[in-house]
Formats: sequence, C-alpha cells, structure tokens
Amino acid sequence: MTDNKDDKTLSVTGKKTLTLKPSGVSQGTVRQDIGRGRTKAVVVETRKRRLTRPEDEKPSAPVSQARPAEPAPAPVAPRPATPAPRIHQPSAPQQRAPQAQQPARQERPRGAVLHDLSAGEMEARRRALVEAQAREVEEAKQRAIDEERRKAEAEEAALRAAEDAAQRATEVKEEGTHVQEAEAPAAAAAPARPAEVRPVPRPAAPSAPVFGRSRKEEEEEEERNAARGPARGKIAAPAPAKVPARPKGEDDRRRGKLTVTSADVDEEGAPSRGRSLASMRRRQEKFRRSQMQEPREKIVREVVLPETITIQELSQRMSERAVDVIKYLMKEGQMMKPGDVIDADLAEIIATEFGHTVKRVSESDVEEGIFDVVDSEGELLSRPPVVTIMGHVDHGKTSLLDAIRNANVVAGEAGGITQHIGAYQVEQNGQKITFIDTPGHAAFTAMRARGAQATDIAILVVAADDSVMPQTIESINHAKAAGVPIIVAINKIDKPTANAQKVRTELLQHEVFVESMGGEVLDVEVSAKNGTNLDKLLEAILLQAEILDLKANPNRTAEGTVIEAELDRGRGAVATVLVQKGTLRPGQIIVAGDQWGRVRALVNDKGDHVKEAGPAMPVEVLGLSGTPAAGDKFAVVENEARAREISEYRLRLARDKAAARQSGSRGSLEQMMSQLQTSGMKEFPLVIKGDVQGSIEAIAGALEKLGTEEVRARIVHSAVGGVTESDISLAEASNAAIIGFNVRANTQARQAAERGGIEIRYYNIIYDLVDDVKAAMSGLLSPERRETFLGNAEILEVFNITKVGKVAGCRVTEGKVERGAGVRLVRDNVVIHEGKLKTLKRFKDEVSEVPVGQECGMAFENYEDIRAGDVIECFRVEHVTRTL
Ligand SMILES: Nc1nc2c(ncn2[C@@H]2O[C@H](COP(=O)(O)OP(=O)(O)OP(=O)(O)O)[C@@H](O)[C@H]2O)c(=O)[nH]1
Repeated sequence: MTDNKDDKTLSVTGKKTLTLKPSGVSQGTVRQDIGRGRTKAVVVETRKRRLTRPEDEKPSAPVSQARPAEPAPAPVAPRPATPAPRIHQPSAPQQRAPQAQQPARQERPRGAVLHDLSAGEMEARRRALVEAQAREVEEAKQRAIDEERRKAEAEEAALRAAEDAAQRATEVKEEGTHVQEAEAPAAAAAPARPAEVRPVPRPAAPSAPVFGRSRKEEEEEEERNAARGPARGKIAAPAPAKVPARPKGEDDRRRGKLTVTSADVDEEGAPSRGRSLASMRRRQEKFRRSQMQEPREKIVREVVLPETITIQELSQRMSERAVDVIKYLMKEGQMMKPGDVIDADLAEIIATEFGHTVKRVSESDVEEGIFDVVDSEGELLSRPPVVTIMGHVDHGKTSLLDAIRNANVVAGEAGGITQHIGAYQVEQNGQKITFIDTPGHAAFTAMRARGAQATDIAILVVAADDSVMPQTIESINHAKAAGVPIIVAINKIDKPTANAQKVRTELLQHEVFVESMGGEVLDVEVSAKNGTNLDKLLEAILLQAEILDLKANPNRTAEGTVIEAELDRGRGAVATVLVQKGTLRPGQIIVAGDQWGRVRALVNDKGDHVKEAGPAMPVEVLGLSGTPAAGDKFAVVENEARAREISEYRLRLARDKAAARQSGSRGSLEQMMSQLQTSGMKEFPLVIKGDVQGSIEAIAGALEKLGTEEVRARIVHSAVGGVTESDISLAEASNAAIIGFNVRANTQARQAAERGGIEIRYYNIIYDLVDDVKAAMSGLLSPERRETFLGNAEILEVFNITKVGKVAGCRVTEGKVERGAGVRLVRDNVVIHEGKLKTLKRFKDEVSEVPVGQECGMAFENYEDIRAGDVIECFRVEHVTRTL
C-alpha cells in the first residue's frame, strides 16, 4: 500500500496534485475540479519505465524508437503544454526507486546519450514529443466529452430506475409485503450507477502516464483497470454498499418515496450525497405527481360563450388553468392577462384548442336560465300572501298599516319593535302575511311597470266618511290592470259621519262588487284608529290567499323583487327585497337589476340578522355593489363572473334604452300600434285625463263606438285632472297611450313620461282625438285580402324536361298571365291546386307576362300533376288595409 512518507507530490497545476509512489508501480490521486467547489479524485498509476537497449545498438536508438510511441503525460491533459515538460523531465529520475538514487546516477550515460544526440535528432524527438502531447490532449478532451455523455446517460438511467421504483413503491398497498419489491428496483438501479454515474476512476486509469508503454501494454492496463473498477468503486461510488445501511433511505422507500443514492467523492475522498440526490428527488417527486395526474381523463365540456369573455372566466368555464390559456395565446403571438376580454371568436378557437365544445350565445342569452326555472307541482309549498295597501289620500293607509303591525307586535312580543324595512310580516292564526309598506298605487304600479308582480292582494282603503274619491278609482284601475284581487277596507268607521253602505254603492259604479252587494270582493269595516276589526281584515286576507292558492318552491335558488334600496353610510348599498321563490342565504351571489354582489348579511323586518329568507319573506340585503331600483327583480346566480356579466349586460341595455328614447317615444300611438300588432293584441289601451267629467264621458263613448269584433279601445283609466306621475306609471305598466283633453301634465309627470318614453297627446277637439285613435286602431285590423282575376290559359301539351320537370305548353285564352302571379289549376271545373308560377316562357325566353292568344310555357312551383286540357287561372292578390 501507499507509504505516505515516501510519496512525492508534484504540483501539476494550481488545481491538481500528483502523488507518486517510489515503488516500481506508483499510485497517486489527482484532484480534479468538477465544479461547484468540489473536486474528485483521479487515481493515477505510474509504472516504472523500462528501457530496452540492445547491447550492440547505439544508445540513442532505443530511446528514439521508444519515445515517439510514448504517451504524453495525460493526467494533466487540460493544460498539457505547461506540465508536459515538467513531468517529463523529472520523470526519468523518479522512475527509479528513491533507495536506488545511486544507480540512477549510474544510469546517467542515458542522459549522456540524449545529450549526445545530434541537433536534428533532438529536433525530431522534440517534435515527436510535442505531437504525442498534442495527441494526448486531444484524447483527454475526447475522454472528457465521453465522460460527460456517460454521466448524463447514467443520470438518466438512474432516474428511470428511480421512477420505476417510485411507481412500484406507490403501488404498494401493503407496506410489509411490498417493501422488498420497492427496494428491488432501487437496488437494481444502484449497481448500474457506479459504472455510469461515478465513472471517476475509470477514465483516469487509461490516461495514466505510463511512460514508454506499448499500445498493447496500454490495452492490458485498460483491461486491468476495468477489472479493478468495482473495487475502486468503493471510493468513487460506494452508494450501493451504503444503501442498505441507510435506514432513512429504506424508510423513504417504505413510504413509497424513492431514495436514489449517489455518491460524489468529497474532499476526503469519502462518498457524499450531493446535488444529484436532491435534484433527483425533486424530479422523482415531480414525476410521481405527473403519474398521479396522468390517469385523469380529460373531460370535454360544453363551454358557453357570450359575445365577450375574460380569459379568466373562459378558463374557469373550461376548467383549465388560466396560465395554460395565456401560454397558448403567447404561442400564438398574443400577450394577454387573465383579466383581458376577448371576443367569442377567439374564445371559441381557444376552447376548441383545449378540446372542448362551445355553445355561442347572444348577449341577451346571458340572462338565460335565471328567471325561467320552472318548478314542478310537487316542489311547491304554500307561501304567505303579499299584500299592498292602496287608496285615496288621507283615507288612512299608513294608519292601517301601523295598526296592523302594532297590533301584531303587541299580540306577539312584549314591547314595541321598530320596523326596519319597507315591508313586514305579521302572523294571524299561525299563518304569515307579508305587507309591503309602500302605500299607494304609484309604488304598486311602478313595480308592475318593471315587470315585478310582487303583490298578491291589494287592500283598497276607503274612508267611510269620504267614500270613493279619484285616487280610489285610480287604485281600482291599477289593481285591475295588474290583475290583483281587491279587498276593500272601509276605514274610519269609528267616525260618526261614516257611511259604509255609501262606499259599497259607489264602488259598484267602478265595477267593484263587494260580497254584501252580491259580488265576490271581500269587504271589511275597520277603524285604524281604534284597531277595530283588524283581525277580520287579516282573516279576509288569508281567505283570499287560500282562494289564490299561493305556492312557491323554497328549495331552489332564490329570486324576487327589490322593494326599495338606499345607500347607507355605514352599511353601503342596502336593498329591501321580497323573496318570491326559493331561499336566499348569506354568501350567495345575487344580481338585482344592474347591480350585483355577494350577500353579506340578511336582516329581517325586526332588525335581526337571519340565516335565510324563504318565499314571501321581506329582508334587507347587504353586500350589493350599488342600489338597484324599486321593482327590479333579483336572482341568485352561480358565480361572480356570471353576476358581473348579467349586470354589465343590463347596464348596456339601460344605456341603449335611454339612447332609444332620445330618438322616439315608445308610448306614441304609432309605436304602440306596431307593438300591439306584433304582440297580437286587439285591444287599444288608453289613459284618458280630461278637464271635466262630461268631456271624459263623451270621449269614452265615442271611442267605444269605434270598437269592432276584432279591435276595441280599452280605457285603462280615466279621470278628471291633469296628467300625473301615477298616470305615467300606469300607462307604462299597461302599455297604454295617454290622452289629455284640455289638460296638461305636471312637471313630475312630464319628467316621468320622458324617462319612460311615454308620449302624452293633447287634444281640445273631440273629433280630432277620435280620428287619431281610429287611425291608430285601424292598424290593428287585419288587412283585407283582395283578389284580382288576370286571365286563363289552357294546357295544350305537357313536356317533361330534364332538370326542370313538367312544363305545360299553353295558350292564353282570356286576359293575360303574369309571372309571379297566383295560379289555380282547374280540371273539370274543379280547382285541384293553388300556388305560384315558377316559370313563364315564350320561345325559351323568360317573360313577365303573356297576353291573350299567345302560346307560352308554364311550370308550377312545387307541383307537377298537370295534364293537357287543364285550365290555368291566373290572379293577383292584394292585401288592403282596412279602416274602421
Ligand atoms: N278617526 C279615524 N281617523 C283615522 C283613522 N285612520 C286614519 N285616521 C286619520 O286620518 C288621517 C290620515 O291618515 P293616514 O294614515 O296618514 O292616511 P294616508 O292614507 O296614509 O295618507 P297619505 O299618506 O297622505 O296618503 C290621520 O290624521 C289619521 O289619524 C281611523 O280609523 N279613524
């Protein structure tokens, strides 16, 4: 073994050290920098040079023969020019044992021989030496390249083995049984590594500077080194031997992880677990994850695409990562962010690229599915009725609402409870009734105008001492227009001047037939002041509700109507909503009008936070982005993106409507006419306001006479006085036109009309008014079909022409025939077909008409049963607009 005392160390380069043994075969290690501040040991073996000098030859001959074949000092390959002479020159004395220094001196004649060489020989030798060195450098370079390649291959092989092991290990279900199975591949992988992963000593061996060796000797040496490889592997790659001794590695394998051991030679020449182990673990873990993910089947989704969509939203709808979509777009040369909006065309390309199908929807489709969820009969449960109180000014609407609430509070809970929101619920005989606390028909109609049928029952409050007044009538008309049943509350019966009977009688004139007068309308005499008969009123409401059989499905996503909304300083946007279907809960995302938000909290009419609000329950909703308008419908949607999409669509719609209003009023007679025509309605709704009752009656009478079986004027509301805001909302809700006779609209009404796009027509002559209405109503009459006979033609012969079909060769016997005109085929005076002419030809030329006496070719559209002798009757059809 190496005797360190006798070792001679040569500093080859700054980084490398060569230690030589003084024996015939010297061993040493060269430290080679392998990067990252680490070195690896290269074992170098140096053999004693043997000089073969034939006795009778000149001393120079063997030297000159042997030297050119000698390899250059290879271990210092990277920088051969410098080290080569340094190794070479001292190598001669070194090749003698130190003890034999004297004999070395005795061999001096060899040096003398060299010295004695001629200059030419010296030059040749020098050149040969330089060439040999250059060759060695090249070989060293090549070896380094091969080394790198082998290293890479080895790592790859080890990784593969590691992956196999990991895969197998993860498959292990029973730990004990499968540990060995898991270890086996790892162990199998490990022995493969020393040869490939840690080839440090192997390239070193052949590159050892065996001075003066023959090629054969070199090869033998190589073989020996190869044979020695595994033994030296102890130093270079002791990993396999270490693995079993490393319990952590075993544990890792037991856990299904893989412990891939790799040893580098550290400063002390000891094995160490270095960078490759950590990186391999990472790679193995990554691989394991990918293995776990791979089996997942790709789910093809139908992606609903609106006209525009954000990349984020598209990714969500595809269930793909936004980053992948962005990567794809980058590949296509488009730099985008998740929040960027793309059009449907690009979205479709992306979705298709990701293997999904698409469903393009138009902008209006964004609301699809929100309000059209149909509940099956079995899902419906009884729900409380929703009641609104209407009536003339000062007839006691507010007093009645307060009285009902207070009576209920007193009956139900100790101490008064302040009502917090614009609606409340009371209980009567265990049944709930919801009151919307926005008395007046204006609010009622405003809601209706927005399409919100929030109310089930209207309480018509009529003061018994004042009887039916204009706004009482207005309320009746509003309720009728909405199709909401009325319950008459004859109030203030405590007053000595009260006359309930008079109220009933006057209501008759307005087609409100109360029960006591033989009708079906429930009526209750009450006193809001004294609280008289309030329970009877509530019972009447429940009775009416029973008749209406009010039901809703509480087990679905909620929808309903906004009753009122305000911006609260502390709480932000607060909307009082009436849940009409389903159950609303905090955390859900709702869209209300053009606003949306996540429900932060629900507050009931008593100011308590509640966890849910079912059908007919009024609650305050906190969390909206802004304040929606009263009457706006709200609904729960599945996610924020959808909510935003709908809200944006509605905002756009509102802007478009406002812009449209600039150009024309929707409430104009002409527009209404066309609207009614398209809707198929044959009623012409009107709101008439006049200066005196007499003129209103005259107008109503004249308009009534215009009516036919097909179309008639329907006076939604008529009253004495100027046009009010309430008239506008009624007109809006019932699609009516407003006629003002000798009256004008007040400022608020004008503004409301402007906002709602309602046209108010003013007249002071009844005939003008009637003529205009007549003209508008005429548009509703179906036009008259008027037929004009053109002529007859007789079929002389029938030709069957390829690609055209049967063509009748005719002669016009009467009048004329026209192309495009209507035709009847008459056979034996019986019409057997009616249709249109496809072709009308004279001598192969298509003509527009053929007069009597001339011959022509005629063919029918989609009809070929024609025979010689048949008569073709030609006629023109006109649709004439009818007037009343
Ligand atoms: N005697 C008597 N007075 C009543 C009764 N109900 C209401 N009042 C009174 O009638 C007046 C008007 O009552 P409100 O409740 O304000 O009537 P309203 O219909 O809400 O009035 P507006 O909100 O202006 O439309 C008040 O002074 C009430 O005190 C009742 O049953 N008996």
